[in-house]
Amino acid sequence: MDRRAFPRTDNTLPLLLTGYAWLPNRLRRHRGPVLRTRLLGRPAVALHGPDAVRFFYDERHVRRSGALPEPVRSTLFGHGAVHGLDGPEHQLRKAMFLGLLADPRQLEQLVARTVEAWDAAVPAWRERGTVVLLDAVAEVLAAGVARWAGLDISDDEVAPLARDLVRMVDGFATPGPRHWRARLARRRQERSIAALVESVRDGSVQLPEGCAVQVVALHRDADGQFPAPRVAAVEVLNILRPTVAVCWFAAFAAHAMHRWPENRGRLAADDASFATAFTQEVRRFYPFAPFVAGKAAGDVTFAGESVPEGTLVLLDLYGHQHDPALWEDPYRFRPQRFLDEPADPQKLIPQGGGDPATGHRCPGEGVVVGLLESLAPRLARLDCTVPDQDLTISLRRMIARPRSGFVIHLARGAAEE
Ligand code: HEM
Repeated sequence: MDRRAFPRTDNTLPLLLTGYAWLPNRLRRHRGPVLRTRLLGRPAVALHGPDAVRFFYDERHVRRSGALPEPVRSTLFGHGAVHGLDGPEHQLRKAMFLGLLADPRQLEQLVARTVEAWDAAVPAWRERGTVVLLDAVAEVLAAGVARWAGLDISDDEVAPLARDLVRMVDGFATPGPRHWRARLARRRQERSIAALVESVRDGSVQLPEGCAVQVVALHRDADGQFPAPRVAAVEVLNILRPTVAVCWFAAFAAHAMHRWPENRGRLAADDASFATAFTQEVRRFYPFAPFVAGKAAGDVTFAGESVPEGTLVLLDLYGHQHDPALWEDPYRFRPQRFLDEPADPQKLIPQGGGDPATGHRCPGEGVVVGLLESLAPRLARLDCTVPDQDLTISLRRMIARPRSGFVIHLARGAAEE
């Protein structure tokens, strides 16, 4: 085959059917650094490995504008989001996120708000007796992040908000009812937050100084103008939604404690360095983002192979986290690896690679790590039992999750600490 030729057969259906294994399997079978394929009718290349990470996160090679398909923009990220910006426009919007999320005081307050919500939720869980952890933790996270961000929401409003935010993540990469629920959830939340943005801008609503909603509502783009209220709402949701998505990692953390109970003991004993190592291993081991996508910025060359301008470029994340050339025994859950050697941000890339300040790497890694380090030990100390249930984590399902959502039984009236 001509080195620049792309196969005619479209791979969107195999991707949807195979899920996380699609790209790593194809890359394993493929010889050479650039796998050529076709997705949504467009020519695409898939790249893997540390050199590919460096290549992908260089704007001279890969840009984001126009790369994300409409179904992903209408569910997961929103139209006009930072994810699809390039150059100075991206830098300015990204600095707004980092100003909020990389500030240690903000992070401390977000974690404190979430722990408060956890402590308030546990007695209610005890009253109910049986709880689906993924959903219950989503509500804890929604209460924590919404109040930290400056949203004035009542206790009754927390569950519907959590449900909508979970739906946006759960339905982005699937056809059928989950996808339509995700679109509706996004529309509903964007409408209500856009109205709040307008009220903040015209001064009819006053929010606590410096809170996330105020910062985003009053942020101006490179042209000195406010983005449309709907776009500001998209960016508020780009803080709320992924923070609530940490509930997936909480369910995975519970899965790891159940499957390998020695972890539970060390977490319950409040060993802070172990909590960090466990958190990083949960992020490495369990499936979340399968890959990231951009578009070739021009006619570019990777490892001697040409990639024409506009080609869809995929960077393998899930496969990277399980590559035996990078990780010893990659399919073994072993927090100890991060005690032996602290996490190297260029090697551990479940939330993207490169530098968050200059590229598209996730600005929320500190939030994910901070929240899990605090919640995992609380989960380990929770006096509960795990009934028989289906804990299968199917790699075909995007986003993957323990099928049952991780059900626990709590004894009435027991104390945690
Ligand atoms: C729940 C776990 C999370 C996962 C698995 C995750 C994963 C990712 C990934 C894969 C990217 C794309 C990187 C790229 O395009 O190169 C990303 C970007 C982003 N994430 Fe996260 N993330 C998580 C949590 C968070 C949190 C907690 C926040 C904020 C509070 C956040 C905010 C963002 C934003 C704003 C971007 C866009 C960055 C840009 O385009 O420059 N994420 N995330």
